[in-house]
Amino acid sequence: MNAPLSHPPQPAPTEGVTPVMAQFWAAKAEQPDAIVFFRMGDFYELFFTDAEVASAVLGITLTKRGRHQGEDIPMAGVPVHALEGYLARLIRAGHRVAICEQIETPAEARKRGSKSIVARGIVRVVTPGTLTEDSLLDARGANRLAAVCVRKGRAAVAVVELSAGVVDSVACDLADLGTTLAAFRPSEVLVTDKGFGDPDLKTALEGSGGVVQAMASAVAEPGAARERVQRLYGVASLDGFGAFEEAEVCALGLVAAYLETTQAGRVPALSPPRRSGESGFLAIDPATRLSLEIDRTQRGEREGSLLACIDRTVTSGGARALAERISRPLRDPVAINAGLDAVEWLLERRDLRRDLRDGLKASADVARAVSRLALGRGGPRDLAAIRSGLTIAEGIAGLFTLSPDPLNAPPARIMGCLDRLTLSPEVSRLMLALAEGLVDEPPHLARDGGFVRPGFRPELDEALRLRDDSRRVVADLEARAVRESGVPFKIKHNAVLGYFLETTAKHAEPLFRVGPESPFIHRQTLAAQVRFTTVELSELDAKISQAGHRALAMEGETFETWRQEVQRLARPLQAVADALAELDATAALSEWAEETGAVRPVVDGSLVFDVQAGRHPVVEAAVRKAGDPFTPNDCRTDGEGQGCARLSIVTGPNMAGKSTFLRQNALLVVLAQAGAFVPARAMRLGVVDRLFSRVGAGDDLARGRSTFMMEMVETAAILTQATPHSFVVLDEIGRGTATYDGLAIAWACAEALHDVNRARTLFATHYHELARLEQRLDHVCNLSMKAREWNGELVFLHEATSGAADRSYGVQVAKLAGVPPAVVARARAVLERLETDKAAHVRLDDLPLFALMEPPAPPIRSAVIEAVEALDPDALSPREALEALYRLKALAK
Ligand SMILES: Nc1ncnc2c1ncn2[C@@H]1O[C@H](COP(=O)(O)OP(=O)(O)OP(=O)(O)O)[C@@H](O)[C@H]1O
Repeated sequence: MNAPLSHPPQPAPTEGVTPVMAQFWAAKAEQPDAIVFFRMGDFYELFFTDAEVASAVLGITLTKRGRHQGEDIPMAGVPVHALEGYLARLIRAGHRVAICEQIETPAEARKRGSKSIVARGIVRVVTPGTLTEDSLLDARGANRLAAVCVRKGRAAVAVVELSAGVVDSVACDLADLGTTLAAFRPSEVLVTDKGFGDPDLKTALEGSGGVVQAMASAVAEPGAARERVQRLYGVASLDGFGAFEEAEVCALGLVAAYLETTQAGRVPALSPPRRSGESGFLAIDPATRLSLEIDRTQRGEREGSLLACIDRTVTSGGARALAERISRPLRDPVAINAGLDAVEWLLERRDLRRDLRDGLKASADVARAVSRLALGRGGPRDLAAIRSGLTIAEGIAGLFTLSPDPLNAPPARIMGCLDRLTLSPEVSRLMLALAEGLVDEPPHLARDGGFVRPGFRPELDEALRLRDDSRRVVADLEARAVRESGVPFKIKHNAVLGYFLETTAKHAEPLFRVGPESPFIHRQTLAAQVRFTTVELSELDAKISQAGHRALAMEGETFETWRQEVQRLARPLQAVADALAELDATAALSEWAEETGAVRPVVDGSLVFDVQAGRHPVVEAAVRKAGDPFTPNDCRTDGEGQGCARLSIVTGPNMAGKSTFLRQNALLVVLAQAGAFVPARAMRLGVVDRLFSRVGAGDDLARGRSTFMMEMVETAAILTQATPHSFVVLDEIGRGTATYDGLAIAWACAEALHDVNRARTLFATHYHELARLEQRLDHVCNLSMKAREWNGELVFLHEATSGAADRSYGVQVAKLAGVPPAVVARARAVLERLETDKAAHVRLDDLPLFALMEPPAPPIRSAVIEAVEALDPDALSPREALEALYRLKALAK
C-alpha cells in the first residue's frame, strides 16, 4: 500500500536546549511524521533526521549547527523564495512537510523583553491531497483528498477538492468501495488505524492510487465526527445538508479533522457535501478503468488515454470538468440526455461556440485562485485571475442573448450555467473594486507591494510620492557631497546602515583629519571602503523608510480587504468558475464531435446495445496519424436476447483487432453516459449500471499475485457483481494457465454470464472451441475479425463479421513480428504435426464441457452425527454421559 514515508525517530530533546531549538522541538512534537521547515529569516532550516532526509531527496548540502547531547546537530536549509520547488519534490517523494513560520516580527518580540525570540508556529502541513499551489498541481487534473469509513456494514467515501472548495459524499456497499473510491482518483486517502489493517479495505485502498494516511480511530467516532463537520461548516446541525448515513458522517469527520491539523485552523471555503448515492453513476471498478485507459494509460500517463484524445477544452477549469465527466459517467437517462442536449445545442451553433471558446481562452484559473485566497495563501495575481474571470463571465453571458423563440432557447444545462454567470451586486462590486484598484499585471506576492493602482488610495499615493521624492533628493545629495568635499562619494543602501556615502580608504583619509565641524559622520570601515553619513542623509533615510513602511502597510491593508471579500464571496465566485468550466467542457465535446463526426447516442432505459459503424477514438487517431484508414464496426447485443444475442463470442487471428473492437464498444458506453457524442454512425444504448472490462491481466508481483491469480480475482468480481443491466467485455480469459484448464474456465465463465448474470457481453478468445456455445445456449452468437492470406502474406481487414474464425494465424503473426525464418519454419512444421495428431489425441466432445451435469448425490449422513443428534444432554447423568462418549468414540473408528 502506498503509505506516507515515516521518518526514523529523532533524538529526544533534553534540558538545556537553546530557546530556538526548544521551539523546533515543540513543532516537531506537534507533527512528528512531517519534515519540519523551520523559518529563520530568509531561510527554512531543517534539523536532525529531517535535514538528512531532505538533503538526500533534494540534493542540498548537509551542514552542522551547534551540538545536542554532545553530537553535532545536522542541518540543511532552503531559501524562502525557492520553497515551492523543494516542496514539490518532497511531496512527490512521499513525504509530508510542516511549515513552521515566524508568527511575529522581531520588533513585536522585542516588546516582550529584549531577550525574547520571535514566536514560531506551524501554519500548515503540506500533504499530497491538500496542495493548492499552481506549481505543485496539475492544472488539468483535480487534486482530491478522500476519506473512507465503514460502519454497520455500510461504507462511505468523503472527498474534498480543496482547490475548488468542492466536497462529495457517497455511501455504498462495502463491495463497491473500491469502485466508488477509484472514480475520484484521490491523491491521498484517509482511513482509521483500524481500517488501515482491515483486509476488506486493503484492495479498495490499493486500487485508489492515492497515498494512504492512517488516523486515530477515535476521530471517526460518530459523535466526535459530527461535531467536527458541524464546526467545519459553522452549522449547528448537518440535517440541512441531507440525511447522512453514519459511515458518511464518520468519513466527513476524518476529512474535517485532517483539514483542522494540516491547515492549522484556516478553514477553507467549502461547499456543502454533494451527496450522490453510487447508484447515480456508472460503476467502473479500478481494473476496468485501467484496462480501458479512460483518464490514464496503463503506464499512468494522461497522454494516450480516452480523456486526452477527446479533450478540446481551452481552460484548466474546463479540462478538470471534462475529466470529472468522463471519470464518472451517469446512470440516469434523463440526466445523460440533458448533457447531450447541451452538447448538441452548441454543436449546431458554430459561431457562438467559437466566440465562447475565444472568450474563455483568456480566463485564468478562478477556482484555484479563490481557494488559495480563502486559505490565506494567495497573492495579488490571484486577485487578477478573479477579476479576469468575472469580466469574462459577463462577456460570455452577453454572448447568449436570449431569443424569444423557445425552440432556439438554450437547453436547461446551459441555462443553468448562464444563471450562475449572472453576477450578484456584491460580486459585481468586488469586480469593480479590482478593476479600479488592482494594477494590470500585479506581482505574485503581496509582501513587496506595488499592486495598487495609482489614484485608488490618495494617502498611499502620498506616502509613495514622499518616498520617491526623498529618493530623488538623496540622488541630488550625492552630487552635492562630491562637489562640496571633493571626495568621489557614491550613495548606497543596505538593510543595516540604510543610506550611506561610500568612498575608498584613500579618498576617505582627509575626512578623518577635519575637526568636528565636518558634516561627514563616520559609520563603518571595511577592507577597502569607508562609509559615512550626514545629518541630512540620516533624516532623509528615516523619512524614506517611514514612507515606505507606511505605503507597504497600506497596500497590505488593501490586499487584506480584497482577500476577505473574496473569502466571504467564495461560494458565488466558485459558482461562476464552475459555470465557466462546464461551458468549456460542453463546448469542447461539441468541438470534438464536429471534428471527428461523432453522433448523438440514443440513451434509454432498455437493455439494447446497438452500434452502427463504431470507432475506437484513440486507436483511430493513432492509425490515421500513421496514414492508415480505421475500419468501423457494428456491434449489437440485447440483454433481453430478443433482436439479437446477449453474448457474442469474438474470435479471429492475433492482431486482427479483437481487443480494439471490445474496448471500443466499452468506451462508447463511457462516452454516451458521460453525455458526450460517440464516434459511430448511430448508437442506441440501454443505460448501463456497471461496466466491466478485463483485457489480459498483467502480473502484480508487488502484491504477490501471479498473472493467472489476478485474472481470476478480476473474473470473480465480474461474476459476483454483473447484473442484466451491465456491460462486460472479456478478452482472453483463461489464457494464463494450461490449455484445458483455461478452456474450461473460459467456458464456464461464458455460461455463467449468459445464464446467471445475463449481462450484455463481448467475449474474445483464442479458444475457437467456444464457438460451439452458439448452438448450445439461447442468446449467444459468434463474431470474428476477418483476415485473409494473400500471396502467402496475412492481411488484416479489421472487420467484425458474423460467424466463428477457423484459425489463429499465430505463426504468420510471429513471422510479421520478425521472428527468425528458421524458427517460423520450425513452428509451421510443429503446428502441422499437432493439427494432424489432434483428432487422434482427444475429441473435444469427450470433454466434460459437453457432458450433462450429473445431479449431486445427497450427502451421506454419518452414524456419528445421527448418534449425536439422538442425545439429550440435559437428560443424561454424568455416568450416562461418559458412556455415550465411549459409544461415539467406538462409532468413529
Ligand atoms: N478497426 C480497425 N481499423 C484499423 N486498424 C485496426 C482496427 N482494429 C485494430 N487495428 C490495428 O490492429 C492492431 C491490433 O489490434 P488488436 O490489438 O485489437 O488485435 P487483437 O486481435 O486483439 O490481437 P491479439 O489477439 O494479438 O491480442 C491495433 O493496434 C491497430 O493498429
